[in-house]
Amino acid sequence: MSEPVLELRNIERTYVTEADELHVLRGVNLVLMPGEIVGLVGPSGSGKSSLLHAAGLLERPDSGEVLIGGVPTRDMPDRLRTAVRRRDIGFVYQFHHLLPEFDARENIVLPQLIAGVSQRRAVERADHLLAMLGLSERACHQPAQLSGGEQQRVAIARALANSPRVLLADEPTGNLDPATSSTVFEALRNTVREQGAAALVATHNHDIAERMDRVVTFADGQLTAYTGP
Ligand SMILES: Nc1ncnc2c1ncn2[C@@H]1O[C@H](COP(=O)(O)OP(=O)(O)OP(=O)(O)O)[C@@H](O)[C@H]1O
Repeated sequence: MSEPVLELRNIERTYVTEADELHVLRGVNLVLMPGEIVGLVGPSGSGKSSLLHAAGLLERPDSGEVLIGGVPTRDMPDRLRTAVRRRDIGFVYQFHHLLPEFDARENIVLPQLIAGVSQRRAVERADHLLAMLGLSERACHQPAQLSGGEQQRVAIARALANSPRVLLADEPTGNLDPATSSTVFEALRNTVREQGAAALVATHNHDIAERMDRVVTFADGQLTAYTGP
């Protein structure tokens, strides 16, 4: 039996503003196994992004524990948490934030150079990911010369560049038409499986959610197994 790549244990998070207190995460539990793609659905404002931020070590929960590859992270010093996040976690957002002055390959090479990979190996890895995502012909195109779906696939390749254990995606197909969403999702799912990573994908798109290995629903600050439409 393999080990979970991501485990959330009883995560609590309250946002305190001048006006009020918002208890968005109320004891969230979740386990992701290698190769799994799990959908995260729930109404707008229910806390999906907050949950992804906690899982991705961008925010520290008030209580509870986030384990990456079995290692507890909540009490790690900031520097170590950042190192774990850079090494083990990849993010894909609805608006992909590719660097406009660099081409597709360079956008995938750069995070690897920052992580200390040699130029030669980084280019090899970028070309491998571009091929897996059907983008070999677009390697030298800048983002403005790519379609929305192509840009999103480059963003997926960039997120996977450093072989993270966990991929966290927030509405990765939110700005795409249905046919392109479908292509991008298939590319994401195949690549995550091939890389042996695990993915948690927040989406409002029920067609996409139905193609996940599993879907969890977020409501009232807690997760429940999805019971279908
Ligand atoms: N830093 C913050 N300070 C105060 N309130 C916040 C903060 N971040 C999020 N919130 C509030 O917490 C709630 C959950 O927000 P979150 O972005 O996690 O929801 P979501 O499910 O991702 O929504 P959507 O589907 O619209 O993206 C919202 O009411 C939001 O306004």
